Amino acid sequence: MDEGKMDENEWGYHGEGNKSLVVAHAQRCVVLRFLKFPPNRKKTSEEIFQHLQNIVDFGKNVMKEFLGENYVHCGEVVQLPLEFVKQLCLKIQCERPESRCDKDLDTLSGYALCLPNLARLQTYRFTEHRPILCVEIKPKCGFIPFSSDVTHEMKHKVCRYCMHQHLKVATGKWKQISKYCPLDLYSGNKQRMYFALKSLLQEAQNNLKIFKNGELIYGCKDARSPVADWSELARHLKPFFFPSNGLASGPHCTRAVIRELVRVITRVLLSGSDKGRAGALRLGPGLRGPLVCEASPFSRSLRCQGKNTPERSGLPKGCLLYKTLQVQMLDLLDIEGLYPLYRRVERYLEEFPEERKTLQIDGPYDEAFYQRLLDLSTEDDGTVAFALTKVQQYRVAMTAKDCSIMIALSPCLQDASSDQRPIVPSSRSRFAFSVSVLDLDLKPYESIPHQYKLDGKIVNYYSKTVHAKDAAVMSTRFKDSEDCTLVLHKV
Ligand SMILES: O=P(O)(O)O[C@@H]1[C@@H](OP(=O)(O)O)[C@H](OP(=O)(O)O)[C@H](O)[C@H](OP(=O)(O)O)[C@H]1OP(=O)(O)O
Ligand SMILES: Nc1ncnc2c1ncn2[C@@H]1O[C@H](COP(=O)(O)OP(=O)(O)OP(=O)(O)O)[C@@H](O)[C@H]1O
Repeated sequence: MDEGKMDENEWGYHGEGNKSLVVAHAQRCVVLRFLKFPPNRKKTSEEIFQHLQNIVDFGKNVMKEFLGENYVHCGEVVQLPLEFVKQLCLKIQCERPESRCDKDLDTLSGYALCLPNLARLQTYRFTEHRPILCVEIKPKCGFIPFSSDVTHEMKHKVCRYCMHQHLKVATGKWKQISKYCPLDLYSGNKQRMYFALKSLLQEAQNNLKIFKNGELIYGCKDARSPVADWSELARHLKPFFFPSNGLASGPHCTRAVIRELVRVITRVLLSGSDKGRAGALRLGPGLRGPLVCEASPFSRSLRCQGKNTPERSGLPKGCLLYKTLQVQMLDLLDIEGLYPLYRRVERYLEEFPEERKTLQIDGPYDEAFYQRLLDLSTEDDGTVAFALTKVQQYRVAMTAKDCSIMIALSPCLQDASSDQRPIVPSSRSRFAFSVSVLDLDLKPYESIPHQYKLDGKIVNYYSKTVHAKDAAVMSTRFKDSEDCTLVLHKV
């Protein structure tokens, strides 16, 4: 990229989260990722450069090690002309969802990250103008805490995502409770994964987006977004899954297309060819909470029928979901066990503020930082060193609980030889695919007190409000007989 010759007209709004905004190049397969800040909290250019460089270093030295070379794209920090950034900011403003406009794009530093556009990632060695379908999933935390420091009994039964849903709906963030449960997606059991993916398609919230040729065709901006339209989605997807087939439109076609999509995504999620330095984290089978969340509609519906939920079939060790889950499980103590250790580090820093650098609280995220993360002991010897290791592991775990997985699918000819590209078949077509992970920014040390408070709020709200009304919720949730018939689908 020639940073000297930047033209805002070549870039378009692509998407944003809470902390960054992404624009994509119209022709080339790259994006620029800018930081966002609340209007009154501007940072210096030097701070922003350091923040972005930390993101790159953390990706290279930590996440690539844990998740594998092929899944992680670190990008590089680029310096852009300020006039270009200002014009770009003006150009895209009208496309930003209102709910995200509480923060402004950083137009003062001129720094951004330049990354491959994972929504258009070429699965072919040579750039070909083939259509690309991309599914982005933010799977969230896939396990129930196993720490003995957990005081709320409910946290041993119901996963954080399912509990949090109720608070989110109560506060108006989303309109309705999703049937998605991360434990189903991470189960490795095809039926449970199928149910999880279909639930994401029903209620995407910020956990699912679908792009066609880099354009968002399915997703939800906020609680005001219109209800998901599966027939419209099927219209987009039909040429991918039924290329030469005269499948008539209508509900039958919609169901067939959605089924194919979910099957292909399940297969891709279970695939794993990445070698990397996998297995750096060996969290033994003792470190596991329950494998089923009591609030998952899938397991509840089976229980209603007097059947047992199929547990984890076990995710294949090379797949990204398995590796992500391992990193999430670096949260060995749960926020309840971690918070007193955070306080210990805080007290130390109050006394010796100059030590913040030595403790690598704000980086550098180098090899030494990575090596310390591998110490999985939970025996507290009362030292600051122990507390610090657990705090850093917690931050890394929280990062893995909030990252997204991008799956890019590109149709290939029936007779094309695979020449090293991974291929996933569907009933009527075949796809070359790539899997990547994004949003791997290390969670800040300062967010720990917020996590502690939020955790209490989520559990208390769920326990008081929802669990008390459990019977009523059960009866409304399962009026829809689809939950039960789903189990009968062959996947
Ligand atoms: O706390 P959670 O689980 O609600 O996660 C936050 C996300 O909310 P979600 O529940 O996924 O809708 C939240 O996503 P949204 O802004 O709601 O799309 C952010 O990802 C936030 O991370 P950060 O503070 O921007 O680094 C996330 O905060 P962290 O907890 O990861 O710091
Ligand atoms: N390299 C990329 N290629 C294509 N799209 C991307 C890329 N990076 C980010 N995006 C898109 O931009 C959106 C916002 O990016 P990202 O999730 O990194 O933002 P964030 O503000 O850090 O998120 P969060 O709200 O979780 O803190 C993503 O959901 C994704 O759709």
